Amino acid sequence: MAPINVTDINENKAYVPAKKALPEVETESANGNEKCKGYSYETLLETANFLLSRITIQPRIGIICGSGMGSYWNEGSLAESIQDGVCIPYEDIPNFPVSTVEGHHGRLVFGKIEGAPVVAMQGRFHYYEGYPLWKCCLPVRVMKLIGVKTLIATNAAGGLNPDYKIGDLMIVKDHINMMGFAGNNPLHGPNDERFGPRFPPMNKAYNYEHRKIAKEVAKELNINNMVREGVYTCLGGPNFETVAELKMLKMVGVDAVGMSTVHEVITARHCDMKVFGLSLITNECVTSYDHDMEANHEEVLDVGRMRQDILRKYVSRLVDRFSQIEPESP
Ligand SMILES: O=P(O)(O)O[C@H]1O[C@H](CO)[C@@H](O)[C@H]1O
Ligand SMILES: Nc1nc2[nH]cnc2c(=O)[nH]1
Repeated sequence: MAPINVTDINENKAYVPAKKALPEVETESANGNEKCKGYSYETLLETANFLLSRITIQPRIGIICGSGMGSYWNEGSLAESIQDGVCIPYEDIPNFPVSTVEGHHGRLVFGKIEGAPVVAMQGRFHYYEGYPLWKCCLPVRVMKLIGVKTLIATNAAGGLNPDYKIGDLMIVKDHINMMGFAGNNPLHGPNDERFGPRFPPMNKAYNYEHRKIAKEVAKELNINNMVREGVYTCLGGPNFETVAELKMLKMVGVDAVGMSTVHEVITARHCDMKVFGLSLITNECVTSYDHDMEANHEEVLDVGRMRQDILRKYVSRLVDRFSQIEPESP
């Protein structure tokens, strides 16, 4: 693909020439104690142009594969079903972090699903791996720069809503940014208007039309009995929650709990991407003290594997439908 230049994205935004293209922008944070960093627009353009030099398609839809959904067993997952796939390991991509979590492959896959050009992250970055939130979300901005319009963010999550069963899918209707309550936000630090505004709204974070389509598609595939809609929250991890924490989350209206997605969605909405969120309920969140069960990552991965066929069919059909409502021009 032809390289892009700094005026190509967010055509409606004023272009502010950078004084100096620093790889990382660093400022004192509000409390003056810690440094707040983020890659500059120009640095991310380098990354985007590196990727564009290696692909021939123009992906309009970006997919983040959650734990167990990007397949670590190398067959049958959504990521493996991508046709004419070009895989680029994160290690080879300038300025990219690397995946350190089991079940997260660590590569971008460019190709087609149902004829629609896509890019999939087979492996995401989490705060608990030691990455700051802005770095966890760096791929979202890179996707934006290469022309992605819609982000499908999938995740594995614990089901807190008592009606949910293991293996259910939850269309994310909204989220609660728990880490944001403590002042940890991927947009913390200097704002570059070329990505988006200083104060982005978040009340329509999960696109209404996409959620409606997802419910229709669930009916078409006859899986509507396992497809729910609810509120997701992300905690920093890596430990799973205490009973008291889960009780509190339940009280404030959380249906599913994970350790990702929220900051990616905030970053995507900031740069005006449409967002669809999907959680696979991999375990039951236990809110009683007389229970033997303990959450564990192996169960999370096993349920991902158990549900891979359904997830592949469902997300493939969603890609097809979402791509039909995406305008063709950049
Ligand atoms: O959110 P994803 O990456 O799907 O994974 C979820 O599952 C893992 C815990 O088992 C955590 O990484 C949590 O965030
Ligand atoms: N925080 C959290 N993340 C998860 N990812 C998968 N299951 C869970 C869970 O129960 N809690």
